[in-house]
Amino acid sequence: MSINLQTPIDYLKGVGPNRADLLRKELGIHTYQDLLNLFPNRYIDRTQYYKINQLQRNNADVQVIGKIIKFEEIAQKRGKRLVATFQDETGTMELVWFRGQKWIRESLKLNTTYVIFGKANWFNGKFNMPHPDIELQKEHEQNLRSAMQAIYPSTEKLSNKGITNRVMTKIMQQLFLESKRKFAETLPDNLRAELKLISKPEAIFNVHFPKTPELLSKAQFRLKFEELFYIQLQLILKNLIHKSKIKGFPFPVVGDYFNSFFKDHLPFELTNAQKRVLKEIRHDLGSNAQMNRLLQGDVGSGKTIVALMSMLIALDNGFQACLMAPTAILSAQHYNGLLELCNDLEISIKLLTGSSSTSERKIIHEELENGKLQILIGTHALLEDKVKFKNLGLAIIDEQHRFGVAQRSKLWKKNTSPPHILVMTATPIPRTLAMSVYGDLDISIIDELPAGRKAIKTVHRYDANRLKVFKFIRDEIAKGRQIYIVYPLIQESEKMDYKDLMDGYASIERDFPKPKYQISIVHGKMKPADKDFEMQRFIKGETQIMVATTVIEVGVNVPNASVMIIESAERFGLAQLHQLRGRVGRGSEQSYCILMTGHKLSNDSKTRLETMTKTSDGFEIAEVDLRLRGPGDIMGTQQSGILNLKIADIVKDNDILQLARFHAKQVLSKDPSLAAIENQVILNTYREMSKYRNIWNYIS
Ligand SMILES: Nc1ncnc2c1ncn2[C@@H]1O[C@H](COP(=O)(O)OP(=O)(O)OP(=O)(O)O)[C@@H](O)[C@H]1O
Repeated sequence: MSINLQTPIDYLKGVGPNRADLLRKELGIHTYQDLLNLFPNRYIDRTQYYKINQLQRNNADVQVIGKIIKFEEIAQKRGKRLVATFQDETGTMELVWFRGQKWIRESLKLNTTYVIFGKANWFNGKFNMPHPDIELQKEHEQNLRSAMQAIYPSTEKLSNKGITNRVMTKIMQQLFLESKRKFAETLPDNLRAELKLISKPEAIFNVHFPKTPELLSKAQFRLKFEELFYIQLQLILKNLIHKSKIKGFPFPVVGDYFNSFFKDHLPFELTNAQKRVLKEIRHDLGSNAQMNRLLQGDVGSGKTIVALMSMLIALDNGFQACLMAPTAILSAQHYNGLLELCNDLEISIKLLTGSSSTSERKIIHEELENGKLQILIGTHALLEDKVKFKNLGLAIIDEQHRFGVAQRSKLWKKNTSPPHILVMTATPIPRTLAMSVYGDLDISIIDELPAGRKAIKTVHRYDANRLKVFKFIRDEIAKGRQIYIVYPLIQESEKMDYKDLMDGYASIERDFPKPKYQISIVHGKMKPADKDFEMQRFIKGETQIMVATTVIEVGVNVPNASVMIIESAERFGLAQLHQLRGRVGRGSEQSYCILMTGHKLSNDSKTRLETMTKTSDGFEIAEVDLRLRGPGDIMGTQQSGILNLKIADIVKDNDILQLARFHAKQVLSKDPSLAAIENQVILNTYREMSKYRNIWNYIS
């Protein structure tokens, strides 16, 4: 019989109340299961020993054989520290304890051979090792089960609180002893046989106590596969359940609005990618299921027209549609853009933002409820309770990152049945991450830019070359082009940044004097109406230079703007730089992006700048970004749960992820309710995991 892995950690012999508390608080380990899932973050060879004269500063994971020749208690600010002089035939070093001195002093003997293990620090002209793992040499040799010793995360940090790596290893050994290694299998035999995966008990043992490097890598592979398999299974199941349970409004008709727009109003030929995506959307809208689709398209790839044409299908079927954007500027831009595109189509479109007046709101509320208003565009003001639709059929969300899952579901409740949802994002999400985080959404990708676009020339220039850059700006303005100059405005240092922006603005005004040059400025501290006014002046071409903060980051569309200057470019993340660059190159003219920095640059900044000058492929940039920052940062806190992966690594284990997704899909396509005998293992494991929410508690 297998043991109950939900037993609280306090019951494990050798843990005790203090350690149990530490394990809970510091490592989130509450149960035997949690402990088993504390996977080592590295392994070291415990048959290799250093001599004291071979030590290097800050040598982590060193082992030395020697004897304690002296103990000393040294008074310090608070209490005392115990220092032992440790000697081998090549020299001496110190072992230091800041707590537990009495017990340590009593349990260690002078002139007896020990093996010490830990991190060697260089301090006051000597090497020392604080809170070492220490064993009698004889015991060490007996205990040595394999050359590879697991090193657990955080034990270095916790060693002064009594949880050294040795303690952790002992606790783990005890767990294996008590459980007699009888862990239930969690993957079906047929899948294991097909993929040559070792059994669960073998995998779990070898990941903690690897017998050979080969077994270790087999164990890691099996456990990573399992972790990713169940996450994918969960996401795909959610999607299947969603599709079968939640009925969407079928939009069977493609009628006059769509057709007359397509025939008479389309200002350009759609790209093949736009056509393909529209087909996917039309297919969803025509089926009985509720659409839940993510539309990914690189900056400037033409998502807006796809959004509009999808809304026209809703209108053709007698439903209302809405489009929600993250900022007032963007909402206004969408609004003006759609008004222009729908020019004489006789569609009623209105804009609702935080700054809409009470009287405007009143009309909007009324017309929404009586169905007169067909398309509503706006910011999160759309989510207010007072905003009630007569029959909302399609909700489009631009830039999902800024809204998050909770808001997505709020839109759902705007109708008796949930409307179809289309989430648009211009921030390319690496495929791996999209698959893991948005597995519950179907994904469409516009992976082609409209014809005739010229690649944006991107260069990196040091501040010292500013005069040359200004000359370049003058030349471009003389050709009739417009320029963006963007300053960072990052929360923590807002005051400083604001000053930089204003100083920058003043110096640009000096170099580009009126009346020859007209300059707009837009930043977050301005009133929405003022921002809008300045934006409009730039859009209309009344000003040639737009000095701004990142408020213009997403979506702003001024095709005549051909130069993007980014000040202090080293302070921006890659995704942001890519977004900002996407504000130019939207027309047919050659466009440029100039990244300005000082000379002092960190390695990460250099990589970011090099990536930007080398490529304009949003997906490639996103992959580099993912490597530099890790997934949590990229997705923001809402989705950071993906970091809860216990053993797999979303970046490095991409191949295993693909494999896991393929098999999860295959299992569910043959047996969606997991009723087959061979899938009972999956069903039970899945239920067990959902019950204790241990690997996917990140899913909302
Ligand atoms: N098929 C096409 N042919 C030519 N121009 C197009 C095509 N599709 C879109 N455009 C134009 O390309 C520009 C960018 O389109 P749009 O604003 O929809 O991009 P986007 O995908 O929303 O990008 P971003 O996320 O950067 O705003 C617009 O000026 C639009 O009119």
